[in-house]
Amino acid sequence: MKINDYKWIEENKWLDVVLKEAYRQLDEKRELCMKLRMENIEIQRQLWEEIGSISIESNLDQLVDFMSFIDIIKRQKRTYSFIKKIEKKYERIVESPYFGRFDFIEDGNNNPEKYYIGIANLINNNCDILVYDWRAPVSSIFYDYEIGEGAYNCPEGIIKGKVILKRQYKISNGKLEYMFDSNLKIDDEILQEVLGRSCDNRMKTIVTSIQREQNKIIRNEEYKYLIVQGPAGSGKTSIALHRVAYLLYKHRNKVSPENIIIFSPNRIFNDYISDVLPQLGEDNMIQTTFKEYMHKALDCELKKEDYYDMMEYILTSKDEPCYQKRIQNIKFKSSIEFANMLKKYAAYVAEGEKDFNDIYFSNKLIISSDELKELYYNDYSRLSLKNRLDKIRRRIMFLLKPHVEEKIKEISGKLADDNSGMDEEEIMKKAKSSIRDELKDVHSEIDRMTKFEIVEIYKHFIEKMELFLVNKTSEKIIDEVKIFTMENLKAGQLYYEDQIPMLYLKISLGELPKTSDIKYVIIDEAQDYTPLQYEILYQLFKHANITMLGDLNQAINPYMNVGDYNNISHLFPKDSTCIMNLTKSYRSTMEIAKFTRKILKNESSDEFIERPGDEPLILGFSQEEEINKRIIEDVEKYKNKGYKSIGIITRTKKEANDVYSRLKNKIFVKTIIDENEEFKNDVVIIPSYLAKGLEFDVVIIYNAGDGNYNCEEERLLFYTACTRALHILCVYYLKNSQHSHVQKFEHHILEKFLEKPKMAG
Ligand SMILES: Nc1ncnc2c1ncn2[C@@H]1O[C@H](COP(=O)(O)OP(=O)(O)OP(=O)(O)O)[C@@H](O)[C@H]1O
Repeated sequence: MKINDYKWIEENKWLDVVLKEAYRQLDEKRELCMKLRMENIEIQRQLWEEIGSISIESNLDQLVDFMSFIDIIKRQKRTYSFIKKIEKKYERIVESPYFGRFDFIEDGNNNPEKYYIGIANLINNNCDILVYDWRAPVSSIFYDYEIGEGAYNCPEGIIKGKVILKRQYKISNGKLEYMFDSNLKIDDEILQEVLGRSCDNRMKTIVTSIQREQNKIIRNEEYKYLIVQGPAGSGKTSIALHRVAYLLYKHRNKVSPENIIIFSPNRIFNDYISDVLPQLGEDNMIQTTFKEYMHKALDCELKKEDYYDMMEYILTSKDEPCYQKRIQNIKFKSSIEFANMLKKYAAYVAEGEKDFNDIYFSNKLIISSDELKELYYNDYSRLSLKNRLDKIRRRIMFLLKPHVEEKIKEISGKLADDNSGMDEEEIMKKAKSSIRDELKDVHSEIDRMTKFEIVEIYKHFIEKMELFLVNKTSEKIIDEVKIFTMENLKAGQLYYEDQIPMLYLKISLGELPKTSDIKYVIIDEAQDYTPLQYEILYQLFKHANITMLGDLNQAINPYMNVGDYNNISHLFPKDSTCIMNLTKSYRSTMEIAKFTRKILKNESSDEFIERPGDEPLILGFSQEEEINKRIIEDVEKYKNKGYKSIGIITRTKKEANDVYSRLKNKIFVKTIIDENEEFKNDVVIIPSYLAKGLEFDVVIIYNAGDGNYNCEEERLLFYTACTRALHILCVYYLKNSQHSHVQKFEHHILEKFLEKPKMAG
């Protein structure tokens, strides 16, 4: 529908009204900030004049006065930062107060109501709502309905009615740039405009163009556990972050950012997504990675391998003598069979026989083995193993203490009677030292009975593994796994695949860390967690709502992943769990999307956004030097075309370092090879497994030649790397024969996965 001049004038008039109110409120906040600043300066001046400096010689009154000044300053600071945050929100509002409108006639009502939707509510002094926050219940209509019947859910129940107009706006710097009416869903113009842009450093909000299927997930509160499966670029991470913003808005009196935790693949990714919530006027939630959490919890002396070092090993060490043993170890430790064995073992340790002895001190019985058994098997039986043992230890110590004191008293009395010439202090020292050896023996017996040493427990499990076997088919490999694991543990090495079971044992037998403050857990890249990791997360966050978002086709680690969501369905009760599917990809152009779909083994019916672009460029080179030369030209070419981010994706970290050393003096380029590095999205060289979750305007796959991505296990890694591209995808490869032809190779790249998959090992 064409917007005529009258409508354009009307809309501009309304924008003026809204902006006037927004500026009034912004000025109010600015004045308040200024006032708070002045008050702060005044209080600091008073502090200086009335107290001046303070030192240890200052008297108590001075200290008390000083502390009350400090309290006032702290309070002022808190209020100031609160108001400053609101001021920032209004600054964003005056830039672009709303992006959408719909007119709605509620059933039983004759008059249509206009609803303008923006990033935040704007309410004037008469309590008229000029703009509705996109998260308000009624705003849902904007995302869910076209012209015609519509409804929304609110605390009063379902409100039904008719949508008679839907309009979208582009307002920048407070000016209406364009607007259009749409009978259709939010698609086409705004979406195309958003997706066609060049991407810079950080992820952006998608509030103006959230799609219906995405909105359903963002606002879902029906189910405690949500599993979201969606293809590459379908908006899973965006949804996760908008869901957090929604929850913070909806439950603002009960939920704050500290009550929400997001598990993401690495720190780079955390950095990459860290702008979205602030853009929406919210503070970031707790961001962590499973590894970070695990390494903190496993505070043992063993050298803990990093997840990405394991990935690098899997990809680069195929020729090493122990490679197959290690892979076998990873596969087995990530299997459901192994998880079941661990569960059986945990139950066995918790319920099994415990070897208790009588405790004597100075020939007196402190506590008998029967009494200890009574405590362990009856009185404390409901507690976890660690808590039971801790309590028993405390009980023995409590009973032992008066006996020790009495003995010391007895010996020191004797020493004093002996008239040895020693003073009281010396007598005491001597008395204590005379019982030291006996006490040491008692303590070591108490230690033996009550110690909770997770490494020892894990070793014990490995040594006895065969007793807990569920499936006899694993019998053959169990000895090899056992020897391999024990050798590494003895050498002080804790492989990543051993850390997860160790953490599981620690959590199920030990003390569960306090996580009751966490009300919502978000797990992004959910495909990369093993069933055992889900057991851990489930136990840790039993009271929380958990949203898991992933793509089974992007399992970058062929041996360590969820496999299928059925593998974890037993954890989550059916009636409180929902699996939701996203079916459309937004990131890449049609041509790139079509190409990447072909890499997958299974035909997919998922759709992609109709955004035309260049065909992916697949080029063979006979020497690596030529690839480097080509990349130097590409970087210049694509930068001149206005693309801001270029990702040169190598298969491994080793390759990334090699490429960097060849390019660093020729173009401005950075490497991201460590997950703790800051994400600067200009021209970067990055290993495939670290690029997951990220996106670039231009992706150059450094070398997809025969040596790289050449086995079935690397198909999904290759797919994940290629799907990082928004606008341009170049796949370069070293060709083995001079006669290779570009077209042939394109065929070959795809065929190598489709026709003759080679299985590693
Ligand atoms: N409704 C939308 N409107 C505009 N852009 C969108 C929308 N949904 C997704 N996008 C864009 O598509 C791209 C991919 O989104 P996102 O990274 O959230 O997808 P993903 O499913 O997590 O991807 P992957 O699994 O491949 O890492 C981003 O640039 C995002 O801004």
